[in-house]
Amino acid sequence: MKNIFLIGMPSSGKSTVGKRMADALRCRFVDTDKMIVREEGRSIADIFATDGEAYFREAERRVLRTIRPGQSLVVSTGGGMPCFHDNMAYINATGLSVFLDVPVETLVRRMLAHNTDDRPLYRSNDPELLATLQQRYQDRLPFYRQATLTVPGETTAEKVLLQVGAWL
Ligand SMILES: Nc1ncnc2c1ncn2[C@@H]1O[C@H](COP(=O)(O)OP(=O)(O)O)[C@@H](O)[C@H]1O
Ligand SMILES: O=C(O)C1=C[C@@H](OP(=O)(O)O)[C@@H](O)[C@H](O)C1
Ligand SMILES: [Mg+2]
Repeated sequence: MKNIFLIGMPSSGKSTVGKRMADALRCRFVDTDKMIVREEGRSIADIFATDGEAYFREAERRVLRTIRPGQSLVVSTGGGMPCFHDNMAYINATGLSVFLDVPVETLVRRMLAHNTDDRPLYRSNDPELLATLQQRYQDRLPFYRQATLTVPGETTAEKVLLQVGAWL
């Protein structure tokens, strides 16, 4: 089977939906953030605090390139991954890309409901969180739009699988 890459904004559900899809398809699930944490032996917050974003983006680039075509993986990416280096081209050359296009208001609601300390770029106590995410969404859309499939709205694994199944 082709690899399936989930891309989209933080809190769009890539990690949650990706795991459920892999279970339903009985294939292997990887989360690029977890790959980086394992490789580095420290949290994403620690990586950002100690070595900065550019270092993290380089780690993202490196772990993405360990994924090869035809590995039957469901891959949940980090929200920024498609927007750096030529990662989006690599993703599209290596599998089927699916953009989880969740409304920004929903992202904020989810971030406020859950602790966001593991997302150093977004703070639930930021009074400008909605504006920050709206701006980031606009900046990232040109990359996200390069996905082969877009699933709009509040996503479930079933909804994504239906669209992926129809496409495959
Ligand atoms: N389909 C969904 N409906 C409601 N809440 C969701 C859904 N998917 C994810 N969440 C919640 O949103 C938060 C972020 O999900 P996560 O999978 O970590 O997103 P991402 O990997 O895209 O940042 C988690 O607390 C998760 O429980
Ligand atoms: O939007 C981003 O730039 C980031 C999103 C995070 O992943 P999720 O999208 O899974 O939250 C994680 O990679 C890192 O904190 C940076
Ligand atoms: Mg995630």
